[in-house]
Amino acid sequence: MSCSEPVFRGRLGARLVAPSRLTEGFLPRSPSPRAFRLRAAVGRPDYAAVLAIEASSVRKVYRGFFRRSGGQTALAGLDLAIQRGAAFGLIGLNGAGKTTFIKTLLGVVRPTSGAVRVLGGDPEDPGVRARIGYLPERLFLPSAFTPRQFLASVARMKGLSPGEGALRALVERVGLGVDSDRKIGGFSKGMRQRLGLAAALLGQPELLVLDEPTDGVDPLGRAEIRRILGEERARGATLFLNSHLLSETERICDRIGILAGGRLVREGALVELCGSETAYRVRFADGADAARLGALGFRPIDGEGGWRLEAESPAALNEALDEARRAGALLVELSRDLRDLEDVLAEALGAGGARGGVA
Ligand SMILES: Nc1ncnc2c1ncn2[C@@H]1O[C@H](COP(=O)(O)OP(=O)(O)OP(=O)(O)O)[C@@H](O)[C@H]1O
Repeated sequence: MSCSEPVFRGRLGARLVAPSRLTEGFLPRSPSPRAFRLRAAVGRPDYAAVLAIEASSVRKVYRGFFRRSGGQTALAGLDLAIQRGAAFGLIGLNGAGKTTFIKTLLGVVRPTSGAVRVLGGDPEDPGVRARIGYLPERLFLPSAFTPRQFLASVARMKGLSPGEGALRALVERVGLGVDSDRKIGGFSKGMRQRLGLAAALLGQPELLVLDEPTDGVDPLGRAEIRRILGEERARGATLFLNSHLLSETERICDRIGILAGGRLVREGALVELCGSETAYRVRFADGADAARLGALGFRPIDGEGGWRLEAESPAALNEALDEARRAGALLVELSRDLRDLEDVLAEALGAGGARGGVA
């Protein structure tokens, strides 16, 4: 996101970026950031064209069968806008409302109040649902089927008719090629997860909603899944991911939302949430003059052998690096100084999030 793009804030401070390059010519010209309200924008055709997910003041209260009690509030006024093509990760503690929100996106749960729009339409519209690929947290797979038989049955339900070759390619794409003739009943958790992903990928959906996509998958499998999700994004799909594996979320997503007590308490680009625009980690080859580096503003990172540098601009960064090189230091590594998502989550929850649902 370039700094020159206008950024607006919704009711809860959720960042809403008017995607100038995508929308030039048909978004309203320069609305006042102060006057801007997500609620007003939800459902408007100009925003629908660029947003994959729009949620405005969404509340969900689960009521008991006989409605004797006040019910359990799972979502307590959630505002969110996710651009098409983004990779968005929703994180939060148990009971924060993540699954409930996913269910509203899929049209499985109807909000008690507020509005949700997906791919510019109503989540309950079968035409919208057909454009979404979903990997649920808990997979129910028919034990007696082979992967291809299962995918063929899912394809039929989605109204798709991929050929045998396409199904074989999909099974291979998720790393189940050698197991393609085995019955699913004998599959490990990670293998079942891969198959669930393959089912979500059927029909090249515009939006992929993934609930714990790498749960139970081994480290190499996770890397494969990340690669596949990268490919999906490259073809234009939007990713919406819910995961407790924060390191995975960091690696897959470029925007993060933190949910607590049914509300979004933080939302933004990963780099905004986890790092400063001006802090860098630097590593030099052995033998660099530590005193000289210190004089140039590099601060040693305790016990890691690296250095931290604050630089206001890319020009200032390069100037400091040039000076260091002139002093004989050889640069071997440079990256932004980012905090773990875990720290960001802890800070956000400390700052105002209830642990779970709202009573
Ligand atoms: N069908 C239901 N009936 C009553 N309460 C429910 C129902 N589904 C969820 N809840 C409640 O709504 C709140 C949010 O639950 P939800 O499953 O959406 O959270 P979550 O963030 O997905 O949690 P987890 O990370 O543990 O999966 C919780 O208090 C939960 O007990």
